[in-house]
Amino acid sequence: MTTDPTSIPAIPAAASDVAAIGADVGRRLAALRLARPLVHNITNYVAMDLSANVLLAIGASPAMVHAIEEVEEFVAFSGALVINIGTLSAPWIDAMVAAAAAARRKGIPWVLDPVGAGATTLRDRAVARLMAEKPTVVRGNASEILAVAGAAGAAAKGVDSGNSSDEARAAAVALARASGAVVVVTGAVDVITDGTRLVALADGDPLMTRVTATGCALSAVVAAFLAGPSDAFAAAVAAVAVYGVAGRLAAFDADGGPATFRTAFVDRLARIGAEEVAFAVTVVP
Ligand SMILES: Nc1ncnc2c1ncn2[C@@H]1O[C@H](COP(=O)(O)OP(=O)(O)OP(=O)(O)O)[C@@H](O)[C@H]1O
Ligand SMILES: Cc1ncsc1CCO
Ligand SMILES: [Mg+2]
Repeated sequence: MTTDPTSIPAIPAAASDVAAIGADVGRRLAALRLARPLVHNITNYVAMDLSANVLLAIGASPAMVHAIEEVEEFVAFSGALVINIGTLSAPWIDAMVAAAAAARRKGIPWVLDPVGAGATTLRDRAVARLMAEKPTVVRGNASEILAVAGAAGAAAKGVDSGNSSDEARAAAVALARASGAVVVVTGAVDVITDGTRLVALADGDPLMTRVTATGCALSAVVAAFLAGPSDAFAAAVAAVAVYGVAGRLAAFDADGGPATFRTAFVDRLARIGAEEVAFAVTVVP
């Protein structure tokens, strides 16, 4: 599956404009903190702690709920759902599909994080079943997005990416067009596309790759920004902008080590304001 990214119509000037993104982020961040949306997480054992703490820091209300006997009931009163296939097993896949189907039926936005897509048949089959339930957003690293898009060249090392987001840009656009989902590819540059519009942001810090589950926690933050009526593309841009700027600022607070960075990052997410995001967000062509 290949699509020339240069064939995407130019995004509206306003959407690529730093000031416009900053203003939009401010509005969305304030609304999120006011609404404190319940975010239903079906996520992996590694990511549960960081995802829950990151959601609390940004102002959402996290719940980690994965038993098949309760996911349909739970998602029905949640603001958004995130499904992350990081530590997969057969009973979990059935619960994930049931939750995704319920979210779809009820019009509740949901995010798919296809951790390790392409690595094993179990993962690829799970991704196919989940994609059939129409995620609102798919967020993955470059190797994962290449794999989900069925594109050549994915070079993952387990759950870590072996590709840059530039290599996955065309696949992300093609995946968005084919699936109807907004696609977010993370890396040194984060790319957000709905197949028509595309924004690339270059915030974050390389230390984020030395703390496990920072990508998983971003998927949860995207879900928090999707809660309530919203343009999924703009909500995803706002989530990625806030997260990336918090990461960049946290690197100044930390002493260079991943463990202090993790703490500083959660603190930055709790304190971050619209002005900082508008001032610091880095939009790239
Ligand atoms: N080289 C880099 N420089 C700056 N920020 C980065 C870099 N690589 C990744 N990031 C940031 O780290 C976060 C996680 O992205 P990443 O692509 O590592 O996700 P992931 O591989 O799914 O992570 P995980 O599976 O551990 O949750 C994103 O916010 C992204 O912007
Ligand atoms: C390390 C790891 N293994 C399965 S999921 C996960 C968290 C990062 O994706
Ligand atoms: Mg990941």
